[in-house]
Amino acid sequence: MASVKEELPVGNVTAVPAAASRPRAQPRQLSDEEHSLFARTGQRRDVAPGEIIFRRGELGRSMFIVESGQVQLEFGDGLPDKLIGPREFFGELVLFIGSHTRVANAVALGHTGLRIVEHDAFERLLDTEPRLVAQFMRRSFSYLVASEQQLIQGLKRRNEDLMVTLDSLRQTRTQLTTAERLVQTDELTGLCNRRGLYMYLERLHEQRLPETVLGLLLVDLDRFKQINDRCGHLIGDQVLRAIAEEVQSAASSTDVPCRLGGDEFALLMQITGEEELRARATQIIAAVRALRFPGVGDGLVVSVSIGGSLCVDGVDWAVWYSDADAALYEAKGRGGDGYEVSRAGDFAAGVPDPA
Ligand SMILES: Nc1nc2c(ncn2[C@@H]2O[C@H](COP(=O)(O)OP(=O)(O)OP(=O)(O)O)[C@@H](O)[C@H]2O)c(=O)[nH]1
Repeated sequence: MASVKEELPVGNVTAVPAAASRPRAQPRQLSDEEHSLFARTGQRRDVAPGEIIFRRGELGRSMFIVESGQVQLEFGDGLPDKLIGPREFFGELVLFIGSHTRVANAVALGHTGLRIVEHDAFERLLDTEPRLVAQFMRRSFSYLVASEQQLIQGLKRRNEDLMVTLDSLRQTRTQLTTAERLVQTDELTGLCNRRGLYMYLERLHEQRLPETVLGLLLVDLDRFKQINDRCGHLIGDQVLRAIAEEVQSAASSTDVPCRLGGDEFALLMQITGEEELRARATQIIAAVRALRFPGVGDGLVVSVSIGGSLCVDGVDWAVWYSDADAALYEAKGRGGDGYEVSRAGDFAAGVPDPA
């Protein structure tokens, strides 16, 4: 086929006004003249409801005009379907560019009468009816361009919607992370709380350093009730925050310092052995003893008791806790300001020298 452009009698085509150079959708229905032209040229075919006229991906060589009934064009990929009714046409691109891969499935919705215009017949019309063919092609092109623009607008809108959805998903994720962090954090001291410790324990196997043992220290303030009674709850809170800082200072990056509640703190550590467990307990006791609270009455001095244990891998947290708690009980019984280490029910006391 000679190129359509060469064969089009441009002079016969009604000039498009400058203001209308932006493509406007033309009615997809054929004019009376066009319709009778194609009716003379095309073959009639009746299709049953649900019959597939062509499939997406097939090569086509003919255009279809709906004479009665309705055809649905299914583009897939989330694009909207299109309905083609009486006097409307579809699959026309093959007439202009020879053979063309169909971009949609065409399915008859009910009993449908079609007029089929083959590529060769259309080529002959270019010679015999150039004015009508040119009019038809112009209508077709402007319809195609308008459809493309509509599609681009739709995709743009979808893209914008997606960006908004993505944004709100990101926000929700940040909120969830914040909420998760808050739920695991002790409000007063900023340390991990009991829930946070349990969550850490659940993931502990992923975090184990080679050639270390787990050690647990339970740290409890001595006579804290008296401090509250004497100095007030605000000072009591200040003392709790100061103890939290010392427990935190004794922790390395793989340890979990936490406040279990009230005046009880815990430090779960990955250490080399009992010597290190004792060293950390000594460090905390000495640091707490050295704490001063300027402006508080007659010079407040505080101390802690610590119970420590080496944890046996594979044994429940409750066992670790109860071993360390038994040691803590012993340390308290000795008057506080010192530590005990539990070794299978045996206690080895340690009272650091006053600083
Ligand atoms: N200021 C303050 N006090 C708290 C907080 N949580 C618990 N307490 C107080 O901590 C005190 C703990 O008292 P006890 O369990 O009797 O312990 P203790 O007085 O330290 O006695 P020993 O442990 O035997 O030395 C109670 O008076 C609680 O009211 C808190 O968040 N802030």
